[in-house]
Amino acid sequence: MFSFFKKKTVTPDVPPAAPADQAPAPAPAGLSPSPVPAAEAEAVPLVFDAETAPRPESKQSWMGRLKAGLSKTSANLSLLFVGARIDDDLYDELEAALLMADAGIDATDYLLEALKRKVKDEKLTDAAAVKVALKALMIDLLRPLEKPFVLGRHQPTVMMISGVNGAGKTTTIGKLAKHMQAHGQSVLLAAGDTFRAAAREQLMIWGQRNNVTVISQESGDPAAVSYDAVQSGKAKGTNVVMIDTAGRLPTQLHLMNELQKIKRVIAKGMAEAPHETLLVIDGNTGQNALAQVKAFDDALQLTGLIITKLDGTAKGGVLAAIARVRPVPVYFIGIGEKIEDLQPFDAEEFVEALLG
Ligand SMILES: Nc1nc2c(ncn2[C@@H]2O[C@H](COP(=O)(O)OP(=O)(O)OP(=O)(O)O)[C@@H](O)[C@H]2O)c(=O)[nH]1
Repeated sequence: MFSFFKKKTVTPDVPPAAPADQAPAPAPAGLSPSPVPAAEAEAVPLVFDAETAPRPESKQSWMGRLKAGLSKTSANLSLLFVGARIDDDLYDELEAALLMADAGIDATDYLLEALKRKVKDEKLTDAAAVKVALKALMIDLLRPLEKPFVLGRHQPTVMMISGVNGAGKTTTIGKLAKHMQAHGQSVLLAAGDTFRAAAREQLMIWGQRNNVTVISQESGDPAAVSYDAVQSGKAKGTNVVMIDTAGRLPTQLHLMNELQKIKRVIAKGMAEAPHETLLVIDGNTGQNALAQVKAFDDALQLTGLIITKLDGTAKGGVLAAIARVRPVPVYFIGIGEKIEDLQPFDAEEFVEALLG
């Protein structure tokens, strides 16, 4: 099966043997055995990064669709440089195009100043060379957001996934679970969206179809569901526990407090967990995405972002804003609903799609 997972030599944070407090214990009632017993699981760690990304033919179609998704911005930016003179008008138009692309004031000012300096230092006189210089600056700006996603340092690796309503949390969890399973990783999901019965059911049905155990509770407390999931993951020797949470707006303070509580309770179930605290962002959200990153990071100390729906009307510049203002790593970007539509973030590839 297509996947971007790869085994790599990475020094684990923990010794391979399970610590005493993680020794197998009886599974909670009502839970079926893990679909892939730990003993059969592939040796870890497994790494998701741009290097392990798809085979060339898949990569081409991925790039084509990423380019198509970001075509609005790339058309605007590229046109600026066609036969242009390097003068204040060009910089003014570039400023407007970057702001239109959702890069925000901070990143736009930063890029413009850096570009002007580069043009002067390198005595660039040709518009095409200025575009190349802008590309290089953008790659430098976005590269700190690249970070490989590693599994296997913890048993289980506990991931908590949050975001506003409809950002793509559940869909992304499904895609990641399939990639992980394809590499022998046993996965357990916690249906932490206890508000919407439909969300819970959606995850349960998905779990049944895909042979993934889903922990769910009819009434209630998402922190309790998450705790149960971690306990169950420890007891069964599951490789990965993913905790889905209900969508919420950063302005809903009681719901943001609830997320903090879920995180605290997970830590009670396993020291140092959650190991990954992820925010899923809809790439079409524009500058509001930055507000989401700030608010969720303040509340949860995020370890990573996943940006979905870059196949829609997304402009892409918001990654520059995130890189400048709140550089939380971007583990994955998504351009559709199929499993191969989720890929590790690669700054160079992204800028290539954005600037052509
Ligand atoms: N075009 C496109 N659609 C996507 C992508 N990722 C998710 N979706 C769609 O976005 C919609 C919402 O996705 P969900 O996974 O249900 O979002 P959620 O964040 O779990 O939603 P709530 O549980 O309501 O908070 C679904 O119709 C998905 O199929 C993507 O990368 N591209």
